[in-house]
Amino acid sequence: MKFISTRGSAPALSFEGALLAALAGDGGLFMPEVWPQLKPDEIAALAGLDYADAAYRVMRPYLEGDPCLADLEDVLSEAYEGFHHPAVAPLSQIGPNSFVLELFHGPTLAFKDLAMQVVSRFMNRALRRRGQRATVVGATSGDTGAAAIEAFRGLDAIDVFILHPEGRVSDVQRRQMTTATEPNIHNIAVQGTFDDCQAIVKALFGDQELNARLGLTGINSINFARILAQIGYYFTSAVTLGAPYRPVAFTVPTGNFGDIFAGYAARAMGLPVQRLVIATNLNDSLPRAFASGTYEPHGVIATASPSMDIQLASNFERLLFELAGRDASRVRSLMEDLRRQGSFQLSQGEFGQLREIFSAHSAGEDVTEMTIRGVFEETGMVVDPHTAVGIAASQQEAALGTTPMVVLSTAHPAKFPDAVKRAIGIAPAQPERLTLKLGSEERCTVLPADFGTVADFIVARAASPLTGAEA
Ligand SMILES: Cc1ncc(COP(=O)(O)O)c(C=O)c1O
Ligand SMILES: N[C@@H](CCOP(=O)(O)O)C(=O)O
Repeated sequence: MKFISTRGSAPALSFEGALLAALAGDGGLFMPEVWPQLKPDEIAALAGLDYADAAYRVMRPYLEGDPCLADLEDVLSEAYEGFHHPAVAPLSQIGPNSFVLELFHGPTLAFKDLAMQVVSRFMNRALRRRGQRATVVGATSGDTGAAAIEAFRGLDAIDVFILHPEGRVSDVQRRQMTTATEPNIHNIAVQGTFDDCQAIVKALFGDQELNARLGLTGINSINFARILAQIGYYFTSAVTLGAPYRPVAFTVPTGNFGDIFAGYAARAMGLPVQRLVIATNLNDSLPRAFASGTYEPHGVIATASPSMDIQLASNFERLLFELAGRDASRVRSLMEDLRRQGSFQLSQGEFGQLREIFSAHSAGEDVTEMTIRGVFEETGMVVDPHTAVGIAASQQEAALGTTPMVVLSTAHPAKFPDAVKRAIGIAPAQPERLTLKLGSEERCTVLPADFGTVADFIVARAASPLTGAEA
């Protein structure tokens, strides 16, 4: 399997190459050259498997012929052995035909752990194989950073630089990142928004000299390996609810469009997904695009679901590639419109296809709070504000007959105690694994949202990417 760029002018790479490069050399995102197919009997056979075994069967076709394939089994069993639920990603029922997929049983209590624990292990092994060091740069609105720091802390061959928007993540999220004591971990609080952080990270990749000098790699969902490791739970949850013999719908709290794109990938691989519902908070560039066919991100609005305070949904580019029939020149032209005029217009055909598979709804702050309260009163379950945005969106979706609706629960409520307390009057219990991990002394450097300043900071602190032998 080769991985090709959505913008068409970077060379195709193997899985390992795309894993370490993260972003394609032409600024595009890597995509598998074809979607591997799982036949109905192969999907049915996932029922009852351990999560790691099911994920192995879903991921394996993407790694055929790649050196990472030999690592896959061990990587998955190690990645999920530390999860705090035997099912890894269990389903709970919250209403007739309405389910919540709990993706917060990993070490940092957010869905990012399901992929980050896998990606860090693949990267570490690939670098060892190649005798190289690397510098991870990542942008976070709170959860990716914590998951990456947890997954990479203490690794000898990898320096990690995480950019978060200053004052725009919850206290728990910030402390999860800034109280790490390992010398390979560096936190930067950027005086701006998540979109600023992500733009700086992409610009770092675009600087060829810096990229080569530091051996840059990325752990955001712009890295296809992140998406790949997020496809598994769509299959396991759907099979539990009757797939491949019964279709399933998913509602996905959405920011950077990575998680829901993994749902699209599952569908493209043969999973009967009847509908994918995009749920956003007030940062509603995607629901607006669904109404008008024009994608026009505005400035980021701070909300009680800060991890989704994102306007520029990077992975939407992957979907555009699909909607455009994999025509990279069309993607380049839409991305150029976005860069020049701050918006682009989908064609009739692209818009029609989009609406055939997806719908999109946004939830305001009051609705989010009322949803946390409503779910608590009706079921006794305490959900976090991101999950509440998802549940609210699923309630706006037209009835889908007998098709079960699965809402992805992307974070544990203990990460957002203030928002939860405002809604239900009590703070969520803090799991022991969180309490034990939060140190007291915080290490973080505040920098302006300026590419040059951030690049200089990273250059000054990153170790040379060359090996001892090469140096
Ligand atoms: C808790 C939580 N929910 C939802 C999202 C949205 O996921 P995505 O960016 O993959 O759309 C994020 C981060 O992006 C998150 O941290
Ligand atoms: N919500 C994310 C933002 C980055 O998303 P990613 O999935 O592209 O890494 C966060 O919490 O950091």
